[in-house]
Order: sequence, then structure tokens, then C-alpha cells
Amino acid sequence: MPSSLTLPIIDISAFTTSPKNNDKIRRELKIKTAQKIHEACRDVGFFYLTGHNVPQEICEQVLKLANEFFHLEDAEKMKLSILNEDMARGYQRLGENVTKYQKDWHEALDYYKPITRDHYLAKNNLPLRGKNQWPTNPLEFKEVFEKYVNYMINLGEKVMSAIALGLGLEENFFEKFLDDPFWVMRVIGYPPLDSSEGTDRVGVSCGEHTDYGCLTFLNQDNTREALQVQTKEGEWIYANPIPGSFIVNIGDMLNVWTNDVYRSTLHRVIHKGNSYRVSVPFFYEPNFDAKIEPLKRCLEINPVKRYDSVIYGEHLLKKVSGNFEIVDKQAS
Ligand SMILES: N=C(N)NCCCC[C@H](N)C(=O)O
Ligand SMILES: O=C(O)CCC(=O)C(=O)O
Ligand SMILES: [Fe+2]
Repeated sequence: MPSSLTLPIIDISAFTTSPKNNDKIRRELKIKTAQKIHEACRDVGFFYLTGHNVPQEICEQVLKLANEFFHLEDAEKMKLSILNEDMARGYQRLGENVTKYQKDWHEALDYYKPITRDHYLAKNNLPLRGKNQWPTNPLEFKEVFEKYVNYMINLGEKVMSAIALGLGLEENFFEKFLDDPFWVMRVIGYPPLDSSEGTDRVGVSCGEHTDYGCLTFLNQDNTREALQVQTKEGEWIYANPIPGSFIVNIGDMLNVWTNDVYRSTLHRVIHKGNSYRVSVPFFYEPNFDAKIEPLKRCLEINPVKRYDSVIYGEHLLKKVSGNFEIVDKQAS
């Protein structure tokens, strides 16, 4: 495993802080930042983000509460089982989540943007119409995570305007796809892989995959050598935590918009250390019913159209149902 390669570190403060400089200087700073983001999206699809303006305190609190929750008795955690709702929102036991037909060795609480009565999803009577399930222990869990979600939606919007600028588009280009942005948040607990010994030996903590939407913001604890990212050359490198930063990666919808100028990057988790690892990826997504298709600007770069249009929500639902398709289906 080469450790010499690392992901770029990008400071997004030109987009997140209130203007101190005159318009011209600010515009230049934004363009410089956007150019770095463009290169990172084109070359690796993963980068560290600093200057994001999300208080360190809430990032740490979120991880601490996650850790406390996963250390409760099984019976307590199972009160929030995904079986209570729509098989997506709630708690999944170890080994319950599946990536490409293989069991993953993590437990998780999954949250999705809530659906109101006349929301598009409710109207169409589609899956994901359940309720989010919040623990009452630890007591402040819901309040803190809801606050965190708001910070992340805000940040997602900022990074998408930087992406627009980086592609040579107007800063607000994506606004019409993002005015009711969907979101997904996973609160994940990873025991060491050794703990799966004796049951059905599981080899990966989270199997290799790409993320589904626009942007992922990963908040992970200080465990090293767990998350791995595949470079364009096919090598796996570690994405170790850097305190005060998020790891950001692009999702499948950017492949479609950019006609593969950007590609969502394969990543996986193999946690062999002996600590209990927690991570909280937040997925900032397009409007559920957004129609995503290759942009004119990107067809100038890659002229052969590689994608038909995709409705984001349809892509998501397909992926979510695959998350619980177990191994025997493939074997039989
Ligand atoms: N919402 C997102 N991106 N979730 C990523 C989960 C990755 C593992 C999942 N079992 C899978 O097969 O994708
Ligand atoms: O836990 C991590 O570091 C990554 C998890 C992940 O890739 C995901 O849930 O999509
Ligand atoms: Fe992921």
C-alpha cells in the first residue's frame, strides 16, 4: 500500500466567509479555489476541505454521540431497526448492509431527508416514505444531528457553486437542480474486522463503491488506515483523517452532468486496527426529481455523449434496494 500519495487539501473560505475584500479580489479568490476543486474532481474525485466554517465542536460532538449510541445494548439499538419503517431509515445490525452482494462489517443508523405529506415521494407512494428514527439515548442526539444536517446542506450548496465556477459555468448554475436538495446521512460504527471471526468471516468493513449523488462530506474519528480511495492508476491509497477537515468526494450524478470529465471514485473501508471506528458521511444530493443530463459545457470537452438523462431519485432508489440484497441471490 503506497502511502506517498495523498489527497489534495483545499481551503474553501472564499465561498464560506462573508466578503472582507472588494468584489474583484473576492471573485479572483473564488476562481482560484474553484480551479483547485476542478483539478481535484478531474484527477482524483476526492479531497480534504478546510475553511468550511462548520464548528469543530459540532463535528466532534456528532462523532462522540455516534460512539455512545453504538455502545448501547443490542436490544436498545434494535428498537430503531429499519424493519420498523421503510427498510432504509433506522438502525442496521452488523452484517445487515451489503455492498455488491457481499456483507459489510459495520452497523449504522441511516437518515434521509424527511418527507412531508404532499412531497413528491409521498405523492408517488414510493419507498423512503418512512420516518427517521432518532435515539432518545444519548438524549441530545437528535438535536445535535439536526443542527449538523443544516450546516452540511449549507456547505453542500457552497461547494456546488465552486464546482460550477470550476467548470466555467455561472456560480449559481446548479441552483435549479438544488433548490430542494435531497440528503442522506449515515452514522456508521466499525468494530475491528477480527470481531467477525467465527461467524461468517467478513473481509471488508464497507465494500468498494461510488457514492450516488452530488457530494459526500465525511466526518471520521481519528482512526488511521481504514478508508481507502482508488486512484485513476488503480492504486489504493489511505484517506487518513486530518483534524478540522472534511473529506469530500463526488458522486455518480457528477459523472452524468460532466459526461465523465469528473468520475465518482471507488472507495472502501478495511478496518483492521483494534479500535472501534465511527464515521458520519453526509450525502448532499440534487432535488429528488431533478433530471440530470450531460451539460453542454462538458460536451465541448468530451464530445461523445455517454449518458442519457437520469432522474436522481430513481437512481437513488435502485441503489438503496441493492444495499440489502444478500449474497445467496448471486450464488443461486
Ligand atoms: N448513500 C450512500 N452513498 N451510501 C453508500 C453506502 C455504501 C455501501 C452500500 N452498501 C452500497 O452498496 O453502496
Ligand atoms: O466510513 C467511511 O469512511 C466511508 C463510508 C462510505 O463510504 C459510505 O457510507 O458511503
Ligand atoms: Fe461511500
